[in-house]
Amino acid sequence: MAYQSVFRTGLFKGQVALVTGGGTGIGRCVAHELASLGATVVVAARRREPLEQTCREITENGGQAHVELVNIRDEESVDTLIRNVVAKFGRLHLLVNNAGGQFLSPAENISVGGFRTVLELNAVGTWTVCRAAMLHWMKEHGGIIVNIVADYFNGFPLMAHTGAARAAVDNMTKTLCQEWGKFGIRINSVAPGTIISSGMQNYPPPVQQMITGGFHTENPSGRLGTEAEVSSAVVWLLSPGAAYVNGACLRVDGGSSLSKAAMIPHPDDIPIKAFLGYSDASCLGERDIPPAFGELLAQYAAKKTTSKL
Ligand SMILES: CCCCCCCCCCC/C=C/C(=O)SCCNC(=O)CCNC(=O)[C@H](O)C(C)(C)COP(=O)(O)OP(=O)(O)OC[C@H]1O[C@@H](n2cnc3c(N)ncnc32)[C@H](O)[C@@H]1OP(=O)(O)O
Ligand SMILES: NC(=O)C1=CN([C@@H]2O[C@H](COP(=O)(O)OP(=O)(O)OC[C@H]3O[C@@H](n4cnc5c(N)ncnc54)[C@H](OP(=O)(O)O)[C@@H]3O)[C@@H](O)[C@H]2O)C=CC1
Repeated sequence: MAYQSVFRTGLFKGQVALVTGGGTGIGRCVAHELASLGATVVVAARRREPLEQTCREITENGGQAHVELVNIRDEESVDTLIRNVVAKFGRLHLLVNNAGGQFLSPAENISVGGFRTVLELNAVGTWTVCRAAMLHWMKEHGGIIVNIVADYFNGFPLMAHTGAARAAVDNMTKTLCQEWGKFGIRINSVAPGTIISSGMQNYPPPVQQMITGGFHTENPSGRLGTEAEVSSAVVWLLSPGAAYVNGACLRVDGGSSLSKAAMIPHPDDIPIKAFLGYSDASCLGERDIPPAFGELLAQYAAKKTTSKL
């Protein structure tokens, strides 16, 4: 009798996956992973150009990808997105709610409007997409959802709004797991720590310097995370191998959520080897990652590691 691993070529063949924010960063990497495992991927966000570029990359790799425009803060736009996906592809098996973000600010400087904006984008936006996917497809046919949150555990200094929003999404995920299991919907969240991604472009250069500087030494893994490390967690949660994982929040943060205080300093070697996803290291920093972070990735790719794995 031959045992067959769940991780095989064509794992998601015939399945349709929707990735919000799929044109850039973590979403782009998730889209690549799913397409290379056989899914037909729909990438959706506000800006057409990054979505089309990701689509071209996937198609050139032999995968199938399509672009849809959406603003997840607009209920009608989300409704149209889900209806379009179902009309074009006749199904929607997998949903990754990755679109989101915030701005950096001490809590005392966040206006009510600013707080509301971040809650509406991340919490209400994610809910709007979940709800539309459930109503227009998953209630009748089931489906699998992964929501991207953040390391909000123990609070989120300088990001009070997003900490609140991501906690809301995690809690909503746990509720939907219990309410929507009867529809055959499985739903989990992934909480990335600080990840080298296009998202870092949103922070001013001095903040980028702080993050690329000593910041990572406070992480038990001694470094920042990569897009591919978040994507692989998302893909696992979407896979049949995670069929009994429901309502969970998977932390992909190198252990940072366990302590926000300085940890034991690390030697020059990186103790835990990075997974970079793309086989050609030259494509890591080329597109949308700020140069200082690209350099850090190149170091991760080249650096000696004490890990045997
Ligand atoms: C000191 C070093 C500390 C280091 C700590 C580093 C920690 C790193 C951890 C990283 C973890 C997370 C990473 C990521 O998420 S990666 C990033 C992903 N992408 C983004 O975050 C970008 C997303 N941002 C946006 O899309 C927009 O900025 C946003 C939606 C948030 C707002 O856009 P919008 O166009 O709607 O905004 P408006 O201009 O209409 O403003 C609405 C209200 O919000 C207030 N606002 C907006 N920007 C700011 C700002 N930069 N500072 C303060 N307030 C802001 C604005 O004033 C409006 O409020 P009012 O209605 O009161 O006027
Ligand atoms: N990088 C990190 O360290 C961490 C990231 N995260 C979260 O992971 C997710 C991906 O971030 P990352 O890849 O790093 O950064 P990006 O900024 O590259 O990704 C954010 C994506 O969301 C899309 N988006 C933003 N607002 C909307 C909207 N209103 N409607 C539709 N799409 C929208 C953007 O596309 P467009 O502008 O074209 O609409 C973009 O593709 C985000 O939710 C982020 O907050 C969480 C923890 C850590």
